[in-house]
Amino acid sequence: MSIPFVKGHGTENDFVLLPDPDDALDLTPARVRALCDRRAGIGADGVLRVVRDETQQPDGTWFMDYRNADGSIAEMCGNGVRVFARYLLDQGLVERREFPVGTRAGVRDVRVDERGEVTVDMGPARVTGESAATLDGRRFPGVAVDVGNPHLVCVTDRIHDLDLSVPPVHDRVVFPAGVNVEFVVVEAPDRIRMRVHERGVGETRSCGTGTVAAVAGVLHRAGHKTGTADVDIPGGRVRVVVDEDTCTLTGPAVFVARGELDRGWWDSVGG
Ligand SMILES: N[C@@H](CCC[C@H](N)C(=O)O)C(=O)O
Repeated sequence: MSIPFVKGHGTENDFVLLPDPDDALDLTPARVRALCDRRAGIGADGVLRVVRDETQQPDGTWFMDYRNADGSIAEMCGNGVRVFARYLLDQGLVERREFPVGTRAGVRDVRVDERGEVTVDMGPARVTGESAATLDGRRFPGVAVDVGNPHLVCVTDRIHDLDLSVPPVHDRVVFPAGVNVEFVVVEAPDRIRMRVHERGVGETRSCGTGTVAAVAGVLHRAGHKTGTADVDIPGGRVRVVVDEDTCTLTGPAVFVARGELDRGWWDSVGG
């Protein structure tokens, strides 16, 4: 039996998609790590398994089974869900440009426009308190934001010289399951710049949930509950709209390769 894959990215946050409509693939953490390995595998920040989901919606919704590069499971991936949505439309697995996608954080409504840009209704961004991260001996105060997955948004004066090859140290009482840490510079009321260290991955060139958390965190600091901003990340730019009840994320979804995994390799990395 062949195992097809697709490689894609959203603002250079890259993924291996594994179509698995019948939920038949044994995707172990070891196989996720092997797929994401940039030398011995395909290379990616995470894996998106494409599974049919009749449990959440009766009309044939699809479920995004997202895994971090280290094999761990996360609730949500904002860049991943854009790539996932475009894949479903391109493959004819959905008929309309607007449709729901199941995730561990709940069902998310997506819209794919004619140019392939994808807008996702990300649900609410909830500010849950304050905390801090320590990086290279320096303490960065931050705002804790929940976007389905946990984030710590640290506003600072510059980010270009931060060493994110090591994980920032966070408060394990506040974030018992770990946290994604965003370092943010406010460039203008409607434009921020961001770098991120992702839980289960390391520094990535973009994090969709992180961009939503960052805009919500910056607005919170300024005493606002709603607002719109462009977010510049190393991998490009996305647009975030924060409303009282929900947020939207708009950005690109790109495919770079399609192929077939070597069955012998897959069996050997089963773990
Ligand atoms: N890159 C993703 C977030 C992926 C999950 C994250 N690393 C976590 O563990 O919560 C995004 O685009 O949102």
